[in-house]
Amino acid sequence: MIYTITLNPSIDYVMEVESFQEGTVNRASETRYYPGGKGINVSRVLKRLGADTIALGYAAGFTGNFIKEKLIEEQVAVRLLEVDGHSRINVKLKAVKETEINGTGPLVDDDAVKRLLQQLNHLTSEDIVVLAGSVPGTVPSNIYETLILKCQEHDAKVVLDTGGSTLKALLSYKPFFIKPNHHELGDLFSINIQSIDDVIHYAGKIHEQGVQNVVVSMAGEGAILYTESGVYFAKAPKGEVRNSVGAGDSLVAGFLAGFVNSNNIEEALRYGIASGSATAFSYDLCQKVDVNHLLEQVHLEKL
Ligand SMILES: Nc1ncnc2c1ncn2[C@@H]1O[C@H](COP(=O)(O)OP(=O)(O)OP(=O)(O)O)[C@@H](O)[C@H]1O
Ligand SMILES: O=P(O)(O)OC[C@@]1(O)O[C@H](CO)[C@@H](O)[C@@H]1O
Repeated sequence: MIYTITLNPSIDYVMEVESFQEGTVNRASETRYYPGGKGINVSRVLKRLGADTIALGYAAGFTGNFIKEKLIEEQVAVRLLEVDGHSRINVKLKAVKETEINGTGPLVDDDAVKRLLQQLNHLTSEDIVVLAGSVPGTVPSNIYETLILKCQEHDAKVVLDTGGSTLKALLSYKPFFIKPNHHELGDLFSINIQSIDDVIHYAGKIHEQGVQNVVVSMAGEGAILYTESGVYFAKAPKGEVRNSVGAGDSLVAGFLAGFVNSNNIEEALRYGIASGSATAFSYDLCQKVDVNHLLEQVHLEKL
């Protein structure tokens, strides 16, 4: 089973505005709503790709109900715990440039953390747990450490998709798989990534610290995988980009679905890239048919 944990799920409210102007009334030409948050996106894509997944985390209020209802409609197994307040609404403004305003979230107290830990009591070494997204300010700041230790107590594999100081502090726990983008990789070392050689060099440093699979995504350029059997470059297919929100989460989901199906890390990377790009070319997250279609256009190069 692949569990995802989203501490701060959202409704992603996409607003398309022909030409956005600050300080005045803008009218949207189109609006769309989706259940969001990084782990939720990973579960939605896993389900579409036919992998077994359960979405864990917190939901609150009418926005939380919307998130749960949409997941149930899509037949994603959902075990979000109820907390007080309201799940956040994240605004994704699409004008000439894309701007995101992510909301705050509900209060998650120590009791809510205990309840989440209890849900992990039955993990086994067959399970994978994806910890994805930012840690909201209301949550104890060591929650990812606590969750990772719980997973490791049960020998479950840990996947981390978060950035900044949170990711940096967690590398010493040697997760099975991380997926920073090239900016996040640079942030980890307080440098600016300028080239593929830089990506390989710094991904290598993380791998040396014991992270088994380091995938560094580079949007339309594809991704680098640094793993035990070597370093791979996967070029992303070309297409018309409709939405980049969730492309990284789709890469994570595709990678895991590919890994679970084939137990082959190269296949996992190809499937991940096809999934990321299929989402970038869709309004919502990718569908399996589009992923399979793009798969033949993803070529790996061993460097
Ligand atoms: N413009 C694009 N053209 C083709 N594929 C893309 C494009 N943008 C993203 N992708 C696909 O999605 C993958 C992940 O993209 P990206 O590096 O932007 O992740 P991210 O920064 O984590 O994304 P996000 O935070 O928006 O979900 C890429 O490796 C690629 O396969
Ligand atoms: O605020 P966080 O947790 O860092 O990111 C949340 C978010 O931007 O990430 C997803 C895309 O990756 C969206 O569905 C969601 O709105």
